[in-house]
Amino acid sequence: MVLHEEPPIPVSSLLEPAYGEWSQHEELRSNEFQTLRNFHAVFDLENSSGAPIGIPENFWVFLRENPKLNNVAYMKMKHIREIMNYEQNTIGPFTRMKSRKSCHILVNNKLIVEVQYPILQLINYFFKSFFCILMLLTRSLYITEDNTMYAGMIALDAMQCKFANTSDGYSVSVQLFEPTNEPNMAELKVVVYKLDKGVELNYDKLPLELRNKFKNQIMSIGQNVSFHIGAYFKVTCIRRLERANECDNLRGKITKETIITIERPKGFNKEIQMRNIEETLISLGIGGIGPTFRSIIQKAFASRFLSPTFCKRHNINHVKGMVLYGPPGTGKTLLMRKLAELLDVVEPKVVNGPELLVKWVGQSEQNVRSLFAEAREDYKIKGDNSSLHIIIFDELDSIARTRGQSTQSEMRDGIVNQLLTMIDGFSGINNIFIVGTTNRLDLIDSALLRPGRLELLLEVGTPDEAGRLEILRVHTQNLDKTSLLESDVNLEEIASLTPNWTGADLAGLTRFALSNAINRIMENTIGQVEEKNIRVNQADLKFGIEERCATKNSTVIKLKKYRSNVLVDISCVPSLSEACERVDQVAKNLWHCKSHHFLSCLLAGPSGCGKTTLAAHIVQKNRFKHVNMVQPESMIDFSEKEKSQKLVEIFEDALKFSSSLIILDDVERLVGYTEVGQYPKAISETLKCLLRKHVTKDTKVFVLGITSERNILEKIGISDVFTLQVAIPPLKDDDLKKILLHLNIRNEEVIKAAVSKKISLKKLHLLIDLISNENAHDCSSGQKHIDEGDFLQYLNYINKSAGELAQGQAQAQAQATEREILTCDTERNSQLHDQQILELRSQISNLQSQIQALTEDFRSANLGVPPAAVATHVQPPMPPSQPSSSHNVELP
Ligand SMILES: Nc1ncnc2c1ncn2[C@@H]1O[C@H](COP(=O)(O)OP(=O)(O)OP(=O)(O)O)[C@@H](O)[C@H]1O
Repeated sequence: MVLHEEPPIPVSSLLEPAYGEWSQHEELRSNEFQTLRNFHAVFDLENSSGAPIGIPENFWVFLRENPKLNNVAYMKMKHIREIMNYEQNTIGPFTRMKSRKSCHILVNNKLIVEVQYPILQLINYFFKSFFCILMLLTRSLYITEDNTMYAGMIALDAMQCKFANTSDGYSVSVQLFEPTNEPNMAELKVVVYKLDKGVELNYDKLPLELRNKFKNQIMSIGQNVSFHIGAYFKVTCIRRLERANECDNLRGKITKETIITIERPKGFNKEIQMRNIEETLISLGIGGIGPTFRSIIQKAFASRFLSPTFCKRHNINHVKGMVLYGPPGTGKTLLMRKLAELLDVVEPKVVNGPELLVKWVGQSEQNVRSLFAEAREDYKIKGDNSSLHIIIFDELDSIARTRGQSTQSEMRDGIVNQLLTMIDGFSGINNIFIVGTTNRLDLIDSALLRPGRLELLLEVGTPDEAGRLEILRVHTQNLDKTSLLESDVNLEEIASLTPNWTGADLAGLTRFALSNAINRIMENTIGQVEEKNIRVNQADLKFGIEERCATKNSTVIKLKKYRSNVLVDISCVPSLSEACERVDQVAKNLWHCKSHHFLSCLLAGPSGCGKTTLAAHIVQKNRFKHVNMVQPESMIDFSEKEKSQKLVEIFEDALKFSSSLIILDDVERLVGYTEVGQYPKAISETLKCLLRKHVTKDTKVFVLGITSERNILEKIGISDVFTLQVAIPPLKDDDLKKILLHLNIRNEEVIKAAVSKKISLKKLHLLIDLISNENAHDCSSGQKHIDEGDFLQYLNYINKSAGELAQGQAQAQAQATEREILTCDTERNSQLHDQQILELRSQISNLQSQIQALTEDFRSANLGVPPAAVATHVQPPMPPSQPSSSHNVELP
C-alpha cells in the first residue's frame, strides 16, 4: 500500500521517554528521519510473531500510514531494567503477539530476547515480568541478536500494524515530525479500550497515570496509544490552552495541568457476571429486578455473547427486539437504560411514542426511519465490530396499536407499517435491538409481536417484598452515604408496609421523606437551615406511606372510610349479618382453594338495602392486595367500545396482583340497560366473557357484583355467569327498630316516623353522616348520642323521592309565578308588558301539565296521590280586568 500522494502525516510521540529527551537526540533523529522519508518499510510479522523487526538506532518508531488516523510515535530503549519496568506497566511492542507462547524483547538497539513461557501464561503478567528479570539476571535466558534489524530501519509490531491499519508486505510513507511547535493542551479526552479479558482498570486513577506517563508528549485526535497492560486508548478530543473553545484541534502537548477525561468504550461487554447480578444492579441504581434482568440476558442477548463468526457459521440469528409490559412505574425504561450501561453499549435512544406522531403527511414515518439511521451508519463503517444500538419505544401502545382501529387510523397505521419495514429491513444488520415498553400489551398490533420481530414478551410486575427492600436500598443509599439517614430507619418494615407499590412509588416515598425531614428542620429553625441537622427518620417514611395511601388506592380508602365513619352495626339484623358471613366465607375459601383462582358473587337486593355496606365489610375482613370498584358514574362519557375496553383493562390489572377484589356496582347500569329494555350487547358480552375467565396464574380474583335489578340481569343472562348469588332482603320494620335502638334513638315518635317512611340502610347512613358532622363513626357505632330532633327534621327532608322533589319544585315555581302575576294584576300601572303576561301564562300551564303528569306517575306506581298535589291547585291568573288602553291582549 503506497500512500505517497497523501499529505504528510502529522507525527505525534508515544510512550516513554518523555518529550524532553527529543532535544538531546534532535540531530540524530532528524537525520534518521530525513533518511527515512518515503522509506518503504517491510514487515515480516509471520517470522517474528508480531515482534519488532527493526529499529533506528536507539529509537523505536511507530508509524501510521493512514493520514486520517495520523498516528506515529517513537520511544527510546536504554537498558534492560528499563525495558522490564516498561513491560510491567505498559503494553508496548512486546506484549501483542500472534502467539502468546513467546515474546521478543528488544534490548538496546541490537538484542532481541526471546522468552519462552508457555507455563507462565497461567500466572499474571507481573509474575511473568518478574520471571523474565530473574531469568535474565541468572543468565538462564536465551538471548539472540536479531540480525534482520539494523539502524535506520523502521519496524512495527502487531499492535502498531493494527493501529496503522497496515500489514506485512505493504509500503508506507513517513515524514519527520516537529513536535516543538505544538501548543499545550488544556483538556484531553480519551476512550480506553481493554485488549484482554479480565483486565481490571481503575478508571478513577487512570487520568493521573496517563498524565504522569505521557507528560510532555504530543497527542493527536484519533491517535491510538498503547498504554497499560492489556489496554490502549484512543484520543477523542483535545482542547488547547491557547484557544480554549477549540475542541477539534489536531494536536497538543500534555502538561501537568492538562485535564484528562476517560471515557469507557462502547461495544458489547461480554463479561457480565450473572452470579451476583443483584448487587451490581443495586450499585447501578436499580433494585428488585434481578430475575427479569436474567431473563432478558438469557433470552434476548445470549447469542450476542458468541463471536460473529461462530454465529455466521451456524446460522444463528440474534433476537431483534422485545416488549416489556407491566403497570406504570415498575422500572421498564430504567431497566433497559441500566442494561445498556452494563453491556457497555451506546446510550439507548428512548423515544416516547407520541413524540413520533406529527400531523404532516409522511413526517412520522420519517421520524421512525431517522431513529435507525445512526445504527445503520455505524454498521456500514464498522460491520460486526460496531457497537450495539438499543432503541426504546416508550408507551409503544400509543403508536403501534392494532391497525385499522384507532381514530387517527392513517397516521398510526403508517407508523406501524414503517416500524415493520425497518425491523424486517435490518435482518443483515446485527447492531440494533428494539425495545417497546407498554402498560397495555393487548393493544399492540400482533404483526409487531410475531417471531423475528419484537418476539420476546416480558412482564415487569410490581416488586415483591424482597424487591421493594432492594429498591428502597437503592433510593436511600445516597442518603445513607451522606449521613442523612437516621439510625432508626428500618427498611424491612417499610418494605412490608408497602404492598403493591411500584419502584416509582418507592422512589417518590424517599423523596417525600427527605422533604418532610427538611420541613421539620425549617419549622424549628430561624434563619438559614443547617444542612448538617437534616435527618430522615422512620417516622418520615411512615408518614409518606400514609400520605401516598390516601391518593394511591382511592377505592380501598373510600370503602375503608365508609366502613370506619358511618357503618351501622348490622349484627342485630340476622338477614344482613348472615349474608355478610356467607360472602366472607366464600372469599376465605377462595384463598385456601388450590384449584380455583377466580370466583364471582352477585349481591342482589332492593335499592338501599345495604349491599355496598356489605362490600365494605368484605374489603375490611379480607386483605386484598388490590381493590377496584367499578361504578357506572366513572364511565359516564365512555362509548360502548371504551366501556368494554375499560372492563377488560380492570380485569387484566387484577391479574397482576396476588389477590384482587373487583366490585361491580350497579351491574345493570354498568351494562347500559335502559327502561325500554334496550342495552348495548358489547358491554354485557364482554362482562360475561370476563366473568367466565379461567385464571390459571398464581393469583386470586374475587368479583363482587351488586344489583338492585336482579330480574334484568337474569333477562340479559348475566346473573347466571356469577358463581354464586346472595340475596340481600330489604330491612324489615323490626330490623330498622333494632338498628335505631342500637343507635340510641329511643324516642317513639322518631322511630315511628322512620319506620313509616321505610327508611333504607343507605339513607340511614346518609342521615347519620349529615347530622353527626365529624363524629359519624362514634354515632354510627352507638357510642355518641344522636340528636333526635335533628334526626326527625332531616328524616322529613331526606326521605323525599326524586319525583316528590321535582313535583315540589314545580309547585313552588308555579306559585311564585302566580304571585308575580297577581302583583301585576293589582298594580294596574305596572310596567309589566302584556307580552310578558302571556309568556307567564303559558309557563303556568306548562307547569300545571307537569304536575298532572307527575301525579299520574305516582298513581300508576301505586304510591297514591301525593298530598301536596291534591292540596295545591294553581288557579290560572285572571287577565287584567282593564287592560291597558294601548294593548289588547287576548288571553287563552
Ligand atoms: N426497580 C426499580 N429500582 C429503582 N428505581 C425504580 C425501579 N423501578 C422504578 N424506579 C423509579 O421509578 C422511576 C420511573 O421508572 P420507569 O420510567 O422506568 O418506569 P416505567 O415502568 O417505564 O413506567 P411507564 O410504564 O409509566 O413508562 C425511575 O426513574 C426510578 O426512579
